[in-house]
Order: sequence, then structure tokens, then C-alpha cells
Amino acid sequence: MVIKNIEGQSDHDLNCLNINELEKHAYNIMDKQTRDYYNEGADSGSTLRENIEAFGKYRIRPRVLRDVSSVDTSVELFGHTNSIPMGVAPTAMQRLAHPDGELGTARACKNMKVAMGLSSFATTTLEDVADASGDNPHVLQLYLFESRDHSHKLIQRAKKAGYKAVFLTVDTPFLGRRNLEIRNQFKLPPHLKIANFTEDEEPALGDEQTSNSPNQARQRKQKAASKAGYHDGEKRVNPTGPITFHSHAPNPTLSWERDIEWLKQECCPEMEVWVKGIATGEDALLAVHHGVSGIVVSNHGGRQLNGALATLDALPEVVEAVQGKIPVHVDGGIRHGTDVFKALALGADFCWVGRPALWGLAYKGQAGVELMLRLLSDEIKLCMGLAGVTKVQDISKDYLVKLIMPAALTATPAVDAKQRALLPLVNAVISGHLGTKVEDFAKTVFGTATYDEALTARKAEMQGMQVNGAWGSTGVCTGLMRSYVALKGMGETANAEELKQIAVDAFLADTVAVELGVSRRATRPTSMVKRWTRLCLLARRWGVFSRIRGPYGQQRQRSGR
Ligand SMILES: Cc1cc2nc3c(=O)[nH]c(=O)nc-3n(C[C@H](O)[C@H](O)[C@H](O)COP(=O)(O)O)c2cc1C
Repeated sequence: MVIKNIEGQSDHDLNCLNINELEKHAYNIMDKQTRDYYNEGADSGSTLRENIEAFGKYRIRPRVLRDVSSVDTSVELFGHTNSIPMGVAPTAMQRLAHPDGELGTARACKNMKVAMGLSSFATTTLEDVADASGDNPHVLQLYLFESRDHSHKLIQRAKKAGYKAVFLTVDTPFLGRRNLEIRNQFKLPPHLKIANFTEDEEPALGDEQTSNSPNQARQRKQKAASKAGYHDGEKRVNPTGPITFHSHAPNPTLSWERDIEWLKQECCPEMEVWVKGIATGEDALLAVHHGVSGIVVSNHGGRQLNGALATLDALPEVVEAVQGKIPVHVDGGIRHGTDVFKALALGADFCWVGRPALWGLAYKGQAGVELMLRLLSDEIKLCMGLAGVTKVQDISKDYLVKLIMPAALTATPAVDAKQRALLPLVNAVISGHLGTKVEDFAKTVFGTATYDEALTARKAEMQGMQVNGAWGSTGVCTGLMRSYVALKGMGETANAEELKQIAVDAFLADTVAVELGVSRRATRPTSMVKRWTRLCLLARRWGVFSRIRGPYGQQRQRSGR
């Protein structure tokens, strides 16, 4: 349902009012293989999550009484006006999401005046996307193949088609390990193809097992012939056979000295050369030194090196190193207009979004991508206005503050429930009251990797705050029951009951009931403690302790009290 909005903003789709809702719709629409391929990160997915969570560490410092009646969200990019400081990042195989695929994205970007990146591994040719884009700026993401011929052809075609730049992806010397992709034995369905490579280069990723047509038999043969590059003793053997993502995209031989120079000669002056996948100040300096036109701070949406720094966390050192000599863009985890604002305040010139465009496509094809861009565009504008900024160029670090907060408090709402359930268990383990019982439970319910990560983070946090893990047994029981309530809230009833049983075994049913607030005994321990404390105070005033032998008395005497 679409309704007209007040105040000159875009119309609302009442079923989808933000990117989180868009993600949920897409999740339900996409088939499992596509959903897993699009949504997953490498390994445990922690970098993918942290890309998103990093934005939660910052808060905006809004300024007021500044006449924000007219807010201009536009920026200049490749000599054109981009309506917002954000574009659509290159993502492979968009027709998996919807038949509109890359053409839908290109048309949506054009209608919204937003730049688009096209993946080398698109399911639509770069010429068709250029036609659909018209004047709207579009850039070609490039995997520089070991065999220069293929890349040379692609670059020449991009030049001819009017691409403004190539974004050389530099974070893919090898493919990150994506477990769902492996388990699903990811394959492009037979009706789709990687469109940018000619017949003899064309990858054969279709479901060959289902047909015996001569064409498919040929494809079978071709696929069998595709082979990744490798070292044979001292000699490097290039990938062979038709170009496939798995065999040809990763290129471990790339180097600053040889390849950036070659690429500049191939592309310039018609197209700029950018590097996409910079994550450190050192590499940013090298990028400047080797004369690239711009940098995209990116970790491939957490799909390559898991454990790498979130892009927002890497951004400041890159900005610092570059000193404004070339533009610095960033992608990864951007889901809100406020995220764009925060990235810009940290020094980025421009942002790109990857998955949100794929979710838009899955939701409603071209219209879904337009909706995604409208939502973020409205949010950027609103954020600027509420923060007291009328021009993008005025967004600066003065509008931002970084919070020093425990991870649990900075987590996104989706992670919150899990953190609420997991952290008390980690605290209980650190306190050492219950042997390995709680640890075993936490590992089973949350997974060993997640548990280990939370334990390490908590220990580091405690070290930072200079506290030890000396929780009393009552505190531990309270924590376990907090976890019990959180687990129940997450619908994990069986696990919640198991945890309660662990607590009952350790602390007795009464104590657990008190902690859950279901027993009238709840007040008794407190009043007993109060009485005991009062007695101690009186005893101290009367000097009883100095006369009692034993550690407590001796300690008091030594300290001179
Ligand atoms: C399904 C998928 C496919 C991608 N394909 C490519 C690609 O072909 N080339 C590339 O450089 N980056 C690729 N990326 C990375 C994006 O360009 C971008 O860096 C990333 O999606 C940004 O993170 P976000 O998805 O959290 O916005 C891909 C990302 C996804 C999710």
C-alpha cells in the first residue's frame, strides 16, 4: 500500500518503511540459494555484523536554530550531480534476485540520480547497463584477471560504453570462505549467464545435470575445463578455460607496482582508476603514491577476510593518511540515513550500499531499488535537517561523538536479545562459581565461536575497567535468571528451562525463585543482610573487631583503624 506523504517527502510504502523491513521482505521472497549467497559473510560472519554495529558506537551532536528550511543533499561525482552522497555498490548476479536485475538497478539509479557500480560478474552486459543508465554516472567494478587479454577487452568495451571509472577490487587475492555458498554448491540457474564474457570465454554455471542438449553438453565440457591459477614449482600457471567467478576472479599475483601502472595505461584518460577494498592507512598512502583517482574503504561487505576491521572503524586512519589528496569513499553495513551522515562526519566523501539494493530488487524489481533509494534519501535529508546541517560539505567531525561503551550496549536491537542472554552467562563463567556447566550450555546454545568472542570481549572490557570477575554467588544467580528471561523472550523456551535447572541445581529452587521474583522470600535475604550490616557497624564502633583474632581483625589492626 502506498500513501501520499506530507511535507514534500516521498510517498510511503506502508509495508516497508525502512531498510530493516526491506531486508525482511526480501528474506521471505528469495529462494534459499540466493538468500544465502547475498546475505552471508565469510566464516563466522563477525566482520559482516561489525560493519553494521560500528555505526552504533557513534552519536550525532545536533545543532539547533540554524534555519534548516532548505536542505541540499546533493554532491558532485564524476562531473555530475548525485542527488545524495551515496551510490549503489557493484554486486554480482543481480538477476538472481529479480528478472529486472542490473537493468532494474540502473533505471532506478537513473531515476533517483544516484551513481551505480556494475560488477564484472553481472548477469547483464555492461553495454545494456550503460544504455539503461544514459547520462547517469556508472562505474565498472573490475577483477583484474591473470590473463590480461580478458581484462583488456572488458576495459575497452567499458571505455566505449561511457563508464566513468573502473573500481579495481583489491581485497580478493583469494575468495573468502563462505560456508553456505559451499554447502549449497552455489550454481547460477540455467536461464541466467554471466553476461560480460563472450561465447568462448563464457562461464558454464548452469545446472548441466538436467539437460543433454548439445549446447549444454558443450557447457559441461567448458566447465570441466575451467581451472584456477596455481604455482607449479617456481612457475605460475594462469587460470584456464571459460571465465568463472571461482576460477578467474581471485588473483593473488596483483601488485601495486606492476598492475596499477598497467591499468592506468589501459583506462586513462577516458576512465579513472580507483581501488576498492582499502582498509588501512598504509595502503591508502600507497594508493595515493601510485596515482589512483580515488579509494573505496571496503571489506567486500564482510565476505572476504573475516576478522578484518569494520569499514567505519578503518575509515578514520584512511582519511588521516590521504589528507584530502584523493576522494575517500566507504561501503559496508550502511542501512540508515544516519549511517551515511556518520561516515561523512568521519571524513568519507561518499558512501555505497550493496545488499540493500539486492533486497530492493528481490522485493519489487526496479521499483524496489527505487524504494530503497527513496527511503535512504529521505533519511539522509531528515538527519541533516535535524542535525542542523544544510549542505553535505558542512558535515564534519564536530557533529559526532564516539561513545566508550561496553559492546552489549552498542549492539543493534537484533543482537541485543542475544547479548542479554549471553553476557550474564559469560560473567557467570568468569566468576568461576559453576565449573564448566554454564560454559558448556552457552557454547551449545550460542555456538562456540560466538561464546568465545563474547568471553574475549568481556575479559578485555573488564581489563579496561580494571575490575576482576569477583561476582558473588547471588549476583551470578541473578545473571543466570536474566539470561533465562532473555532466552524466553527469544522463544528459546527449552533452553531457558535447561538453564533454570542448572541454576536450581547450583543455588536451590528457592533462591532461583527469589531471583525470578516469584517467591515472597524475596525480601528476606535483603532484610537479613541489612540486619547483619547494622550489627557489623555497631561492632566496629565498639571496637569488637580489634579484639577478635583472625584475618578480618588482624587486617583491620594492620591498617591502623
Ligand atoms: C551478493 C554480493 C555480491 C558482491 N559482488 C561483488 C563483486 O562482484 N565485486 C565487488 O567488488 N564487490 C562485490 N560485492 C561487495 C559490494 O560491492 C560491497 O562492497 C558490499 O556489498 C558493501 O557492503 P553492504 O552489502 O553491507 O552494503 C558483493 C557483495 C554482495 C553482498
